[in-house]
Amino acid sequence: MEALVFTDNSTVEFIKQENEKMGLSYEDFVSWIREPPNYTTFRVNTLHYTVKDALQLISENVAKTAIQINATRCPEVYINKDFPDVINVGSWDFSINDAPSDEVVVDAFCGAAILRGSHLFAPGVLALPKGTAVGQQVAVYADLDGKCLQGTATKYKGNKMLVGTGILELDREKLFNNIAEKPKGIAVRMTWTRKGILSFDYPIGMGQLQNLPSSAASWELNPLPGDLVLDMCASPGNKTSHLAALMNNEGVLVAIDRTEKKCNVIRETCDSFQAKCLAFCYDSSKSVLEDDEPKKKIEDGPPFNQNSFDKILLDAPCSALGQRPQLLNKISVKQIKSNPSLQKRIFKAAVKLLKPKGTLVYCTCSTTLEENEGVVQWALQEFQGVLAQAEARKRITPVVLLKNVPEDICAKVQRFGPQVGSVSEYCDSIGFFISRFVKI
Ligand SMILES: C[S@@+](CC[C@H](N)C(=O)[O-])C[C@H]1O[C@@H](n2cnc3c(N)ncnc32)[C@H](O)[C@@H]1O
Repeated sequence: MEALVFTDNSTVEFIKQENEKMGLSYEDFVSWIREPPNYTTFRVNTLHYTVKDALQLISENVAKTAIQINATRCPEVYINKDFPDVINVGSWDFSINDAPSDEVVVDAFCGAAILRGSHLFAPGVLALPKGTAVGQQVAVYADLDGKCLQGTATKYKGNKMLVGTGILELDREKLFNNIAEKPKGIAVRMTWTRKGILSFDYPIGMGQLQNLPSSAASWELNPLPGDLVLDMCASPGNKTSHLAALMNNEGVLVAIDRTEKKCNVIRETCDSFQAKCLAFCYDSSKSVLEDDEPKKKIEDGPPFNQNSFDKILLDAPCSALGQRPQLLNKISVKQIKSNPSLQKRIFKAAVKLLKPKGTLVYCTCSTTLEENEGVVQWALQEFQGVLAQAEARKRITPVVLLKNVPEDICAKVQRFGPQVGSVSEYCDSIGFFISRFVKI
Protein backbone atom coordinates (compact mmCIF):
# COMPACT_ATOMS: atom_id res chain seq x y z
CA MET A 1 0.00 0.00 0.00
CA GLU A 2 1.29 3.53 -0.84
CA ALA A 3 2.08 5.56 2.25
CA LEU A 4 0.09 8.68 3.10
CA VAL A 5 1.47 12.12 2.34
CA PHE A 6 -0.82 13.87 4.82
CA THR A 7 -1.09 11.95 8.08
CA ASP A 8 -3.79 13.97 9.82
CA ASN A 9 -7.32 12.85 8.84
CA SER A 10 -8.83 16.29 9.26
CA THR A 11 -6.09 17.75 7.00
CA VAL A 12 -6.98 15.16 4.34
CA GLU A 13 -10.62 16.20 4.60
CA PHE A 14 -9.67 19.91 4.41
CA ILE A 15 -7.47 19.38 1.33
CA LYS A 16 -10.27 17.37 -0.32
CA GLN A 17 -12.70 20.24 0.14
CA GLU A 18 -10.17 22.84 -1.02
CA ASN A 19 -9.46 20.93 -4.22
CA GLU A 20 -13.13 20.31 -4.95
CA LYS A 21 -13.49 24.09 -5.28
CA MET A 22 -11.04 23.88 -8.19
CA GLY A 23 -12.62 20.79 -9.71
CA LEU A 24 -9.76 18.56 -8.57
CA SER A 25 -9.90 15.31 -6.62
CA TYR A 26 -7.75 14.69 -3.54
CA GLU A 27 -6.03 11.87 -5.46
CA ASP A 28 -5.14 14.25 -8.34
CA PHE A 29 -3.66 16.69 -5.85
CA VAL A 30 -1.66 14.08 -3.94
CA SER A 31 -0.27 12.42 -7.06
CA TRP A 32 0.92 15.88 -8.17
CA ILE A 33 2.29 17.01 -4.81
CA ARG A 34 4.35 13.86 -4.21
CA GLU A 35 6.32 14.25 -7.45
CA PRO A 36 8.98 16.89 -8.17
CA PRO A 37 8.60 19.29 -11.13
CA ASN A 38 10.04 17.85 -14.36
CA TYR A 39 12.68 20.53 -14.74
CA THR A 40 14.92 22.71 -12.64
CA THR A 41 15.02 26.50 -12.84
CA PHE A 42 18.19 28.47 -12.15
CA ARG A 43 18.00 32.23 -11.65
CA VAL A 44 21.15 34.02 -12.79
CA ASN A 45 22.65 36.77 -10.64
CA THR A 46 22.70 39.40 -13.37
CA LEU A 47 24.62 41.81 -11.12
CA HIS A 48 27.81 39.90 -11.90
CA TYR A 49 27.12 37.32 -14.65
CA THR A 50 25.57 37.46 -18.07
CA VAL A 51 22.83 34.93 -18.74
CA LYS A 52 24.76 33.81 -21.85
CA ASP A 53 27.86 32.95 -19.78
CA ALA A 54 25.77 31.16 -17.14
CA LEU A 55 23.99 29.19 -19.87
CA GLN A 56 27.29 28.09 -21.36
CA LEU A 57 28.74 27.09 -17.99
CA ILE A 58 25.67 25.10 -16.95
CA SER A 59 25.56 23.36 -20.36
CA GLU A 60 29.23 22.39 -20.02
CA ASN A 61 28.73 21.05 -16.50
CA VAL A 62 25.68 19.06 -17.54
CA ALA A 63 27.77 17.55 -20.37
CA LYS A 64 30.49 16.60 -17.83
CA THR A 65 27.88 14.86 -15.67
CA ALA A 66 26.74 12.91 -18.75
CA ILE A 67 30.27 11.49 -19.08
CA GLN A 68 30.47 10.65 -15.36
CA ILE A 69 27.15 8.79 -15.31
CA ASN A 70 27.49 7.23 -18.79
CA ALA A 71 24.38 8.91 -20.17
CA THR A 72 24.03 9.09 -23.93
CA ARG A 73 21.78 12.15 -23.98
CA CYS A 74 21.92 15.39 -21.95
CA PRO A 75 18.82 17.22 -20.74
CA GLU A 76 17.84 20.44 -22.50
CA VAL A 77 19.36 23.63 -21.05
CA TYR A 78 17.73 26.86 -22.28
CA ILE A 79 16.78 30.42 -21.33
CA ASN A 80 13.22 30.62 -20.05
CA LYS A 81 10.98 32.19 -22.67
CA ASP A 82 9.25 34.55 -20.24
CA PHE A 83 11.93 35.49 -17.74
CA PRO A 84 15.26 36.52 -19.26
CA ASP A 85 17.34 35.79 -16.13
CA VAL A 86 16.03 32.23 -15.68
CA ILE A 87 17.62 29.10 -17.16
CA ASN A 88 15.58 25.90 -17.43
CA VAL A 89 17.32 22.54 -17.11
CA GLY A 90 15.32 19.47 -18.12
CA SER A 91 15.40 16.02 -16.55
CA TRP A 92 17.66 13.09 -17.51
CA ASP A 93 15.97 10.53 -19.65
CA PHE A 94 17.29 7.22 -18.37
CA SER A 95 16.14 4.57 -15.96
CA ILE A 96 17.87 1.85 -13.97
CA ASN A 97 16.94 -1.81 -14.22
CA ASP A 98 17.71 -2.94 -10.69
CA ALA A 99 18.42 -0.82 -7.64
CA PRO A 100 21.65 -1.79 -5.81
CA SER A 101 21.01 -4.10 -2.86
CA ASP A 102 22.87 -1.89 -0.35
CA GLU A 103 20.42 0.61 1.05
CA VAL A 104 20.76 4.01 2.66
CA VAL A 105 17.66 5.47 4.33
CA VAL A 106 16.91 9.19 4.75
CA ASP A 107 13.93 11.05 6.20
CA ALA A 108 11.07 12.15 3.94
CA PHE A 109 12.27 15.76 3.81
CA CYS A 110 15.76 14.76 2.70
CA GLY A 111 14.22 12.29 0.22
CA ALA A 112 12.27 15.18 -1.31
CA ALA A 113 15.48 17.21 -1.71
CA ILE A 114 17.13 14.26 -3.49
CA LEU A 115 14.16 13.96 -5.85
CA ARG A 116 14.80 17.61 -6.75
CA GLY A 117 18.41 16.87 -7.60
CA SER A 118 20.36 17.31 -4.38
CA HIS A 119 23.20 14.98 -3.40
CA LEU A 120 22.73 13.24 -0.03
CA PHE A 121 24.54 15.20 2.67
CA ALA A 122 25.86 13.55 5.85
CA PRO A 123 23.33 14.90 8.40
CA GLY A 124 20.47 13.43 6.33
CA VAL A 125 21.53 9.77 6.65
CA LEU A 126 19.38 7.70 9.02
CA ALA A 127 20.28 4.09 8.16
CA LEU A 128 23.36 2.55 6.57
CA PRO A 129 23.86 -1.21 6.98
CA LYS A 130 27.18 -2.28 8.52
CA GLY A 131 29.84 -3.29 6.03
CA THR A 132 28.72 -0.99 3.19
CA ALA A 133 31.98 0.30 1.71
CA VAL A 134 32.90 3.75 0.42
CA GLY A 135 32.92 3.80 -3.40
CA GLN A 136 30.09 1.28 -3.59
CA GLN A 137 26.80 1.90 -5.49
CA VAL A 138 23.92 2.29 -3.03
CA ALA A 139 20.17 2.74 -3.32
CA VAL A 140 18.72 5.68 -1.37
CA TYR A 141 15.26 5.27 0.17
CA ALA A 142 13.04 7.83 1.91
CA ASP A 143 11.39 6.71 5.16
CA LEU A 144 7.68 7.32 4.55
CA ASP A 145 6.53 6.60 8.11
CA GLY A 146 9.03 8.80 9.95
CA LYS A 147 10.06 5.82 12.09
CA CYS A 148 13.61 4.97 11.00
CA LEU A 149 16.13 5.79 13.75
CA GLN A 150 19.38 7.61 13.06
CA GLY A 151 22.31 5.19 13.11
CA THR A 152 20.26 2.10 12.10
CA ALA A 153 22.81 -0.55 11.08
CA THR A 154 20.50 -3.05 9.36
CA LYS A 155 18.24 -2.98 6.32
CA TYR A 156 15.23 -0.83 7.21
CA LYS A 157 12.00 -2.84 6.88
CA GLY A 158 9.44 0.01 7.21
CA ASN A 159 7.48 1.79 4.51
CA LYS A 160 10.02 3.43 2.16
CA MET A 161 10.35 4.86 -1.35
CA LEU A 162 13.34 4.52 -3.68
CA VAL A 163 14.41 8.09 -4.45
CA GLY A 164 17.67 7.43 -6.27
CA THR A 165 21.02 5.69 -6.48
CA GLY A 166 24.58 6.92 -6.08
CA ILE A 167 28.10 6.30 -4.84
CA LEU A 168 28.75 6.13 -1.09
CA GLU A 169 31.41 8.66 -0.01
CA LEU A 170 31.26 8.38 3.81
CA ASP A 171 31.20 5.24 5.94
CA ARG A 172 29.39 4.51 9.23
CA GLU A 173 32.42 5.57 11.25
CA LYS A 174 32.36 9.08 9.76
CA LEU A 175 28.58 9.34 9.77
CA PHE A 176 27.66 8.09 13.23
CA ASN A 177 30.70 7.42 15.43
CA ASN A 178 32.21 10.86 15.81
CA ILE A 179 30.44 12.30 18.85
CA ALA A 180 32.64 15.40 19.03
CA GLU A 181 31.81 16.70 15.57
CA LYS A 182 28.61 16.69 13.53
CA PRO A 183 29.09 14.80 10.23
CA LYS A 184 29.37 16.99 7.15
CA GLY A 185 29.96 16.70 3.40
CA ILE A 186 28.39 14.54 0.72
CA ALA A 187 27.50 11.08 2.00
CA VAL A 188 26.12 9.78 -1.31
CA ARG A 189 26.91 11.39 -4.67
CA MET A 190 23.70 10.80 -6.59
CA THR A 191 24.01 9.41 -10.12
CA TRP A 192 20.32 8.69 -10.78
CA THR A 193 17.08 9.92 -9.21
CA ARG A 194 13.58 8.55 -9.67
CA LYS A 195 12.36 11.50 -11.77
CA GLY A 196 15.66 12.05 -13.59
CA ILE A 197 16.66 15.28 -11.84
CA LEU A 198 20.35 15.67 -10.97
CA SER A 199 22.35 18.58 -9.62
CA PHE A 200 24.92 20.51 -11.62
CA ASP A 201 27.86 22.58 -10.41
CA TYR A 202 28.04 26.38 -10.61
CA PRO A 203 30.25 28.97 -8.92
CA ILE A 204 29.01 30.71 -5.77
CA GLY A 205 27.47 34.04 -6.72
CA MET A 206 26.50 33.01 -10.27
CA GLY A 207 22.89 32.54 -9.21
CA GLN A 208 20.70 30.03 -7.48
CA LEU A 209 18.20 27.25 -7.95
CA GLN A 210 14.90 29.02 -7.49
CA ASN A 211 11.38 27.78 -8.15
CA LEU A 212 9.99 29.52 -11.21
CA PRO A 213 7.03 31.19 -9.42
CA SER A 214 9.45 32.73 -6.92
CA SER A 215 11.35 34.42 -9.74
CA ALA A 216 8.00 35.39 -11.30
CA ALA A 217 6.98 37.15 -8.04
CA SER A 218 10.01 39.47 -8.15
CA TRP A 219 9.37 40.19 -11.83
CA GLU A 220 5.73 41.01 -10.95
CA LEU A 221 6.95 43.66 -8.49
CA ASN A 222 9.22 45.05 -11.23
CA PRO A 223 11.58 47.08 -9.01
CA LEU A 224 13.61 49.59 -11.03
CA PRO A 225 16.99 51.22 -10.37
CA GLY A 226 16.45 54.11 -7.95
CA ASP A 227 13.24 52.74 -6.37
CA LEU A 228 12.61 52.53 -2.61
CA VAL A 229 11.72 48.87 -2.11
CA LEU A 230 10.67 46.84 0.94
CA ASP A 231 10.79 43.04 1.24
CA MET A 232 8.64 42.43 4.34
CA CYS A 233 9.28 38.72 4.98
CA ALA A 234 12.66 38.26 3.44
CA SER A 235 14.70 35.42 4.94
CA PRO A 236 16.62 33.53 3.53
CA GLY A 237 16.85 36.44 1.08
CA ASN A 238 16.37 34.63 -2.21
CA LYS A 239 13.84 37.10 -3.53
CA THR A 240 15.71 40.01 -1.89
CA SER A 241 18.82 39.17 -3.92
CA HIS A 242 16.69 38.98 -7.05
CA LEU A 243 15.10 42.38 -6.32
CA ALA A 244 18.60 43.86 -5.89
CA ALA A 245 19.61 42.46 -9.29
CA LEU A 246 16.49 43.88 -10.97
CA MET A 247 17.35 47.25 -9.35
CA ASN A 248 20.96 46.90 -10.50
CA ASN A 249 21.92 47.67 -6.87
CA GLU A 250 20.64 51.25 -7.34
CA GLY A 251 18.07 52.75 -4.98
CA VAL A 252 17.20 51.53 -1.48
CA LEU A 253 16.27 47.92 -0.78
CA VAL A 254 15.13 47.07 2.75
CA ALA A 255 14.62 43.50 3.95
CA ILE A 256 12.88 42.52 7.20
CA ASP A 257 12.54 39.25 9.06
CA ARG A 258 11.57 38.51 12.60
CA THR A 259 14.79 37.15 14.16
CA GLU A 260 18.40 38.29 14.06
CA LYS A 261 19.41 34.78 12.97
CA LYS A 262 17.12 35.01 9.95
CA CYS A 263 18.43 38.49 9.15
CA ASN A 264 21.98 37.15 9.18
CA VAL A 265 20.93 34.58 6.59
CA ILE A 266 19.53 37.41 4.41
CA ARG A 267 22.87 39.25 4.76
CA GLU A 268 24.83 36.10 3.85
CA THR A 269 22.68 35.46 0.77
CA CYS A 270 23.00 39.07 -0.38
CA ASP A 271 26.75 39.13 0.32
CA SER A 272 27.28 36.01 -1.79
CA PHE A 273 25.50 37.79 -4.66
CA GLN A 274 27.13 41.16 -3.89
CA ALA A 275 23.57 42.42 -3.70
CA LYS A 276 22.97 45.62 -1.69
CA CYS A 277 20.27 45.55 0.96
CA LEU A 278 19.61 46.82 4.47
CA ALA A 279 18.37 43.91 6.62
CA PHE A 280 16.46 44.62 9.83
CA CYS A 281 15.11 42.31 12.51
CA TYR A 282 11.50 43.34 13.18
CA ASP A 283 7.90 42.18 13.22
CA SER A 284 6.64 43.48 9.87
CA SER A 285 3.07 43.72 11.12
CA LYS A 286 4.32 46.43 13.51
CA SER A 287 6.67 48.20 11.11
CA VAL A 288 4.56 51.38 10.59
CA LEU A 289 4.80 54.65 12.53
CA GLU A 290 1.57 56.35 13.55
CA ASP A 291 0.71 59.68 11.89
CA ASP A 292 1.62 61.70 14.99
CA GLU A 293 5.02 60.03 15.56
CA PRO A 294 8.20 61.92 14.52
CA LYS A 295 9.46 61.27 10.99
CA LYS A 296 12.44 58.92 10.51
CA LYS A 297 14.84 58.08 7.72
CA ILE A 298 14.37 54.71 6.00
CA GLU A 299 18.05 53.91 6.62
CA ASP A 300 17.40 54.04 10.39
CA GLY A 301 15.18 50.96 10.11
CA PRO A 302 11.64 50.06 11.16
CA PRO A 303 9.14 51.27 12.15
CA PHE A 304 8.89 53.40 9.00
CA ASN A 305 6.80 56.43 8.11
CA GLN A 306 3.58 55.75 6.24
CA ASN A 307 3.70 56.16 2.42
CA SER A 308 7.46 55.46 2.34
CA PHE A 309 8.00 52.78 -0.32
CA ASP A 310 7.50 52.69 -4.09
CA LYS A 311 7.27 48.89 -4.15
CA ILE A 312 6.62 46.26 -1.49
CA LEU A 313 6.96 42.49 -1.69
CA LEU A 314 4.92 40.54 0.85
CA ASP A 315 6.05 36.93 0.48
CA ALA A 316 3.90 35.85 3.38
CA PRO A 317 4.55 33.18 6.00
CA CYS A 318 2.14 30.40 4.99
CA SER A 319 1.25 26.72 5.31
CA ALA A 320 3.69 25.89 2.45
CA LEU A 321 1.20 23.33 1.15
CA GLY A 322 2.39 23.99 -2.41
CA GLN A 323 5.94 22.75 -1.86
CA ARG A 324 6.87 19.82 -4.12
CA PRO A 325 7.63 17.05 -3.71
CA GLN A 326 6.13 16.21 -0.33
CA LEU A 327 6.43 12.64 0.85
CA LEU A 328 5.22 13.04 4.45
CA ASN A 329 3.44 16.03 5.97
CA LYS A 330 2.02 16.07 9.51
CA ILE A 331 0.49 19.57 9.32
CA SER A 332 -2.85 19.99 11.12
CA VAL A 333 -5.87 22.02 9.98
CA LYS A 334 -5.33 24.26 13.02
CA GLN A 335 -1.83 25.09 11.76
CA ILE A 336 -3.07 25.75 8.23
CA LYS A 337 -5.87 27.97 9.49
CA SER A 338 -3.59 30.00 11.75
CA ASN A 339 -1.93 31.70 8.75
CA PRO A 340 -4.52 34.14 7.33
CA SER A 341 -4.72 36.30 10.48
CA LEU A 342 -0.93 36.96 10.43
CA GLN A 343 -1.00 37.40 6.65
CA LYS A 344 -3.71 40.06 7.02
CA ARG A 345 -1.87 41.87 9.84
CA ILE A 346 1.29 42.16 7.74
CA PHE A 347 -0.82 43.13 4.69
CA LYS A 348 -2.39 46.03 6.66
CA ALA A 349 1.09 47.36 7.48
CA ALA A 350 2.13 46.95 3.83
CA VAL A 351 -0.76 49.10 2.58
CA LYS A 352 0.14 51.88 5.03
CA LEU A 353 3.84 51.78 4.10
CA LEU A 354 3.16 51.94 0.36
CA LYS A 355 3.29 55.31 -1.42
CA PRO A 356 0.21 56.34 -3.43
CA LYS A 357 0.52 54.77 -6.93
CA GLY A 358 2.98 52.28 -5.41
CA THR A 359 2.90 48.54 -6.17
CA LEU A 360 2.35 45.73 -3.68
CA VAL A 361 2.88 42.07 -4.58
CA TYR A 362 1.36 39.49 -2.24
CA CYS A 363 2.49 35.88 -2.67
CA THR A 364 2.53 32.53 -0.87
CA CYS A 365 3.75 29.00 -1.59
CA SER A 366 0.41 27.67 -0.43
CA THR A 367 -2.48 26.32 -2.47
CA THR A 368 -5.30 27.05 0.01
CA LEU A 369 -8.05 29.48 -0.87
CA GLU A 370 -8.06 31.17 2.55
CA GLU A 371 -4.37 32.12 2.36
CA ASN A 372 -4.65 33.31 -1.24
CA GLU A 373 -7.86 34.52 -2.91
CA GLY A 374 -9.34 34.76 0.63
CA VAL A 375 -6.73 37.37 1.61
CA VAL A 376 -7.24 39.22 -1.69
CA GLN A 377 -11.03 39.35 -1.15
CA TRP A 378 -10.53 40.59 2.42
CA ALA A 379 -7.98 43.25 1.28
CA LEU A 380 -10.22 44.65 -1.45
CA GLN A 381 -13.04 45.00 1.09
CA GLU A 382 -10.83 46.37 3.90
CA PHE A 383 -9.05 48.91 1.65
CA GLN A 384 -11.92 49.92 -0.61
CA GLY A 385 -10.98 53.13 -2.41
CA VAL A 386 -7.33 52.78 -1.30
CA LEU A 387 -6.14 49.62 -2.99
CA ALA A 388 -6.94 48.10 -6.39
CA GLN A 389 -6.07 44.66 -7.68
CA ALA A 390 -3.96 44.89 -10.85
CA GLU A 391 -3.65 42.57 -13.84
CA ALA A 392 -0.61 40.30 -13.77
CA ARG A 393 2.27 41.99 -15.62
CA LYS A 394 3.10 38.68 -17.21
CA ARG A 395 0.40 36.03 -17.08
CA ILE A 396 1.94 32.58 -17.34
CA THR A 397 -0.72 30.49 -15.63
CA PRO A 398 -4.24 29.64 -16.75
CA VAL A 399 -7.12 31.40 -14.95
CA VAL A 400 -8.58 29.12 -12.28
CA LEU A 401 -12.20 29.88 -11.43
CA LEU A 402 -13.12 29.03 -7.85
CA LYS A 403 -16.50 28.50 -6.26
CA ASN A 404 -17.60 31.58 -4.25
CA VAL A 405 -14.74 33.80 -5.50
CA PRO A 406 -15.64 36.67 -7.90
CA GLU A 407 -14.45 35.95 -11.43
CA ASP A 408 -12.53 39.23 -11.77
CA ILE A 409 -10.40 38.34 -8.74
CA CYS A 410 -9.59 34.89 -10.17
CA ALA A 411 -8.79 36.44 -13.54
CA LYS A 412 -6.13 38.75 -12.11
CA VAL A 413 -4.25 36.43 -9.75
CA GLN A 414 -1.71 33.83 -10.81
CA ARG A 415 -2.24 30.40 -9.29
CA PHE A 416 0.47 27.79 -9.91
CA GLY A 417 -0.76 24.30 -9.25
CA PRO A 418 -2.14 21.05 -10.64
CA GLN A 419 -5.01 22.71 -12.52
CA VAL A 420 -7.15 20.52 -14.71
CA GLY A 421 -6.62 21.06 -18.39
CA SER A 422 -3.51 23.21 -18.10
CA VAL A 423 -0.85 22.42 -20.65
CA SER A 424 1.75 25.06 -19.83
CA GLU A 425 5.12 23.85 -18.63
CA TYR A 426 4.84 26.51 -15.95
CA CYS A 427 2.18 24.60 -14.14
CA ASP A 428 4.72 21.90 -13.55
CA SER A 429 6.27 23.84 -10.74
CA ILE A 430 5.52 24.16 -7.04
CA GLY A 431 2.09 25.36 -5.87
CA PHE A 432 2.28 29.16 -5.59
CA PHE A 433 0.08 32.24 -5.63
CA ILE A 434 0.79 35.81 -6.79
CA SER A 435 -1.46 38.85 -6.73
CA ARG A 436 -0.44 42.43 -7.61
CA PHE A 437 -2.05 45.57 -6.21
CA VAL A 438 -1.66 49.32 -6.72
CA LYS A 439 -2.39 52.00 -4.11
CA ILE A 440 -4.87 54.52 -5.38
C1 LIG B 1 7.95 32.46 2.75
S1 LIG B 1 9.24 32.86 3.83
C2 LIG B 1 10.09 34.10 2.94
C3 LIG B 1 11.02 33.59 1.87
C4 LIG B 1 11.83 34.72 1.26
N1 LIG B 1 10.99 35.79 0.77
C5 LIG B 1 12.73 34.25 0.13
O1 LIG B 1 12.29 34.24 -1.02
O2 LIG B 1 13.88 33.89 0.38
C6 LIG B 1 8.39 33.79 5.04
C7 LIG B 1 9.29 34.49 6.04
O3 LIG B 1 8.45 35.33 6.83
C8 LIG B 1 9.05 35.47 8.08
N2 LIG B 1 8.07 36.04 9.01
C9 LIG B 1 7.07 35.42 9.65
N3 LIG B 1 6.38 36.29 10.41
C10 LIG B 1 6.97 37.51 10.24
C11 LIG B 1 6.73 38.80 10.76
N4 LIG B 1 5.71 39.03 11.61
N5 LIG B 1 7.55 39.81 10.38
C12 LIG B 1 8.56 39.59 9.52
N6 LIG B 1 8.84 38.38 8.99
C13 LIG B 1 8.06 37.36 9.35
C14 LIG B 1 9.52 34.07 8.39
O4 LIG B 1 10.52 34.10 9.38
C15 LIG B 1 10.02 33.58 7.02
O5 LIG B 1 11.40 33.77 6.93
